[in-house]
Amino acid sequence: MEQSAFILLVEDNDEFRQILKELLETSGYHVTAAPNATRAREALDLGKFDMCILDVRLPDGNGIELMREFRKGDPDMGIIIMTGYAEIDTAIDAVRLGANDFLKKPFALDEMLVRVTELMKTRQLRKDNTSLREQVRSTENLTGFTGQCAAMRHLQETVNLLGSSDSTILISGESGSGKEVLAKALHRTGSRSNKPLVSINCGAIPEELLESELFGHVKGAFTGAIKSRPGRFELANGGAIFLDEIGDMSPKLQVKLLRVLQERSFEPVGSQQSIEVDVRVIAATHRDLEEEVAAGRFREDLYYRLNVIPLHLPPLRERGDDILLLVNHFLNYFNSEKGSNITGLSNDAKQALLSYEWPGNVRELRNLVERVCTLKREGVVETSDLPSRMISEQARMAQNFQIDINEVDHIDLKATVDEFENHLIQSALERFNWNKNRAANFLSMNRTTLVEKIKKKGISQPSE
Ligand SMILES: Nc1ncnc2c1ncn2[C@@H]1O[C@H](COP(=O)(O)OP(=O)(O)OP(=O)(O)O)[C@@H](O)[C@H]1O
Repeated sequence: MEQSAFILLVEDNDEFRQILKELLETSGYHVTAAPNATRAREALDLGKFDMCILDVRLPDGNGIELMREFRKGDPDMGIIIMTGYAEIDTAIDAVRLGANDFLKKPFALDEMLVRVTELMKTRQLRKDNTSLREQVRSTENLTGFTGQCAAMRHLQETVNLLGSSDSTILISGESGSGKEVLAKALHRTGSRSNKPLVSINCGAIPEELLESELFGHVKGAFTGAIKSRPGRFELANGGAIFLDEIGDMSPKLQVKLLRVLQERSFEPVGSQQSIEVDVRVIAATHRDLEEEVAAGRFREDLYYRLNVIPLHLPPLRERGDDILLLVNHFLNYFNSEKGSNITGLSNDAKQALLSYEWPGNVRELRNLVERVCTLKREGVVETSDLPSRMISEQARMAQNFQIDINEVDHIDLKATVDEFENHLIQSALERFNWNKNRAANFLSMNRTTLVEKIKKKGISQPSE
């Protein structure tokens, strides 16, 4: 089976899209998922796909139309159409118009895997692995590794240098700094890229459950274990496993993991029988593992086994202008996803973002851009569009409009007064915990006028 194949999955239902994506990825396919026609076109502009699995009803278009468009651009791409139960005629039409196969919803997940595998086999898709790697890199821009500062360039070079190496990697970096993105980049350039990268967050799962998630269990191993189930290590066999938040792993599981690293074998929960696996380990942590070792919370032998090649992701606040680069990257992405038209940032907003601490790192920045695209929809991002925690003391002073009349050539009175008004409304809302009645009282206006202004100005409550 050709498992290094690239699949574009177009489905608007978030939950269903995620389930299908995970299923295909666990089976070794590289999947780019798009919630609508616009994102699907964007993905196709960035790279070539072996196959497209396409829902007929999309929020911004029709899957059949999209299929015809894709076919024109790439006659070799395999296409499977997903249709609703009542749309059998549509499915037949789709095949007549060029789809290779169709799936009638609801369908069993196994059924989809069988169809995908069969289609891959019959079409003998994806012959040239070299060009394939290049395509991964170009599609990577959708979710990928954006950064130009010295530290990020150095990391990118290291990833390239590591090339097809199989070594164990330990990634450190604060939460949200991109450890998983880096792990995926390492996997894609590694020699196992045609096999799955299975991820698990060791900090998010209670110990007993984590043991069974990692190593699997046999039937009857514990209450509720009604049948045997393989663990992530077994699923990752031949490929790699990404162990996120490894510093949170309990001492008991640290011992079991050490054994996998040393002997490449383990026993599923409730079993005496060892299973041998060949899995590359990429681990990550936001903790200082040396400190954890010194404090006796992390095994020293395991630390040395993991720390074969240490890679560190600097926090976002130390990446200088990369902050603005990432803003642009996410603006492109979310403008296209949400149909908004945010064109950039005012100088003050740029300054505010450059001097902000970013405790949530790239994830926090991504969330901010998503929120602005959702709520503001168009125009330039001003400081009044930013959550108050992001506005530095300096920007706050500027916002207080302490303008030195002798220092400026001219003043755009309307724009300045508008900004002052934005600032006063936002501050009043914050002071009264977004209680509009009290804020309106304070500003000596009626509530309806305040609500209208909030809407018109696109002022929004920051999410914590
Ligand atoms: N260099 C980058 N370029 C583009 N997007 C990035 C980059 N780094 C991180 N992101 C995005 O930021 C978000 C957080 O990244 P990721 O999950 O990799 O962080 P993490 O360090 O693994 O976080 P945690 O420790 O909380 O698991 C993701 O949406 C990811 O796509």
